[in-house]
Order: sequence, then structure tokens, then C-alpha cells
Amino acid sequence: MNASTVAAPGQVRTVPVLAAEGIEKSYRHGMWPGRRQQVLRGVDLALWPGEVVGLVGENGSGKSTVMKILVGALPADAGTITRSGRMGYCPQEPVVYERLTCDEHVELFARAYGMSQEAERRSRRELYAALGFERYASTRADQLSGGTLAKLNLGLALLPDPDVLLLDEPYAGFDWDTYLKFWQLVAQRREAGRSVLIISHFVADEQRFDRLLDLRAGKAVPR
Ligand SMILES: Nc1ncnc2c1ncn2[C@@H]1O[C@H](COP(=O)(O)OP(=O)(O)OP(=O)(O)O)[C@@H](O)[C@H]1O
Repeated sequence: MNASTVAAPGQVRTVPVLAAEGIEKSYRHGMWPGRRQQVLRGVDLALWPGEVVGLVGENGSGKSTVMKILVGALPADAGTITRSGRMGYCPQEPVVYERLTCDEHVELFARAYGMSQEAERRSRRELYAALGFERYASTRADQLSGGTLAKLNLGLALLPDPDVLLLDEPYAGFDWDTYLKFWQLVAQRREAGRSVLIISHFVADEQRFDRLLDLRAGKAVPR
């Protein structure tokens, strides 16, 4: 697959914001060099502007491994990744600092992203409102519930308005109201031409996705 020439279904001459071709990955287990577990056996996928795609697979099928390779947090054994936009990544386990409040996290991440104070203020207001956790603005991370921590995790990935948002099991800890808010947010991003890749071991609402891929036997198979 060539990221610059392949057209999305129904689209002509668009460039994917993220493309993976022939991704392979194995992990070594134990001390013996021969004991390797081949997890990915040639994963191909492309994410187009304005698309919401689901990558679905059973526990242990390699979803988080794909995600980490896509964001560059883990090297692949073989294959290529092409990225053409700003990436936002929301890992399965929130990476936060226990002693910092939600507001302090936003400040820290906004500075790391190089955002202006005005952009930070606007983005913070929008995210707190969209996910409904403004009342926890001054609460330390170690005092947040699991669901609110998941909202902070998602909010921090969304802060710089990335072209591509990669979410690893994003709604596992959400209550129903937050689940619906989450999908509103995803729909807004799609309308704005942003792309979202969601990985999960289950998909309850297939119609909310533009496409689904099943991760099976180390490959991503269109459903
Ligand atoms: N760092 C590692 N070292 C060795 N094996 C690993 C490592 N990370 C993952 N694995 C193995 O690779 C396989 C795929 O793991 P991965 O976490 O990518 O799957 P997953 O589909 O995200 O699973 P889950 O749905 O349970 O989160 C599993 O068998 C796991 O034990």
C-alpha cells in the first residue's frame, strides 16, 4: 500500500493521516532466544481525514501493541508507519501525576504542546464542559475516581486538537452519560475533518463507526 496514492472508499486522491503497512512484532519470553511470541504478522491499516475507525480484537490479540507502534512508543520488527498530521494518544492506563490537580495537568501538558495561554484557556473550558468534569478542576489526580481519571486522560490527549486521535479502550470506565458525551465529542471531531482510531475488545454501537477492522491472527481484517 502506498499512502500517497491509495484512495479511501468513496474518496479520490486523499492522503491518509496515518498509514501502517506490513507491521510485524514479536515479544521474547524468558531467557531462551527461541522463545518468541509472534503477535503481529503484517498489519496494514490507513486512517483517512474525518474517519472514525474501530480496531477490535479479543484480549491479548495485540491491539495495544498496534497502538504503541502507531504512536512510536514501541518499535516494530518490520513494516512502515506514515504519519501526516498531529497525533493525540490516550493510553489504556492513564499516565498522570498523582499530586497534580486536573488544572495543573492541563497547564503542564499545554506547555509541553507549546500552546498559547489563550488556546489553553479555550481548550480547557471546552473539554471540561464536553466531558463534564469542571468540578474536579482543583482535585488532585490521586483523589479522582477511575472514570474521572479516564476523562482527564482523554482530555489531555484532546487538548491540542490533534488531527488524529488514537484511543486505547477509551470508554471502559465511563458511565452512560459520559459514554454519550464521548460519542458527541467524536462526532464533532469527525465533522471538523479530524480522525479517530478507537481500539477495544468489544463494540456495542457499530453504527457510530465509519469502519471496523478485526485484529485476528496478527492481521487487521476489514469487517
Ligand atoms: N512487553 C511485553 N513483553 C512480552 N509480551 C508482551 C508484552 N506486551 C504484550 N505482550 C503479549 O503480547 C500479546 C498482545 O498483547 P496486547 O497488550 O497488545 O493485547 P491487547 O489486544 O491489547 O490485549 P487486551 O485486550 O487484554 O488489552 C499478549 O499475549 C501479551 O501477553
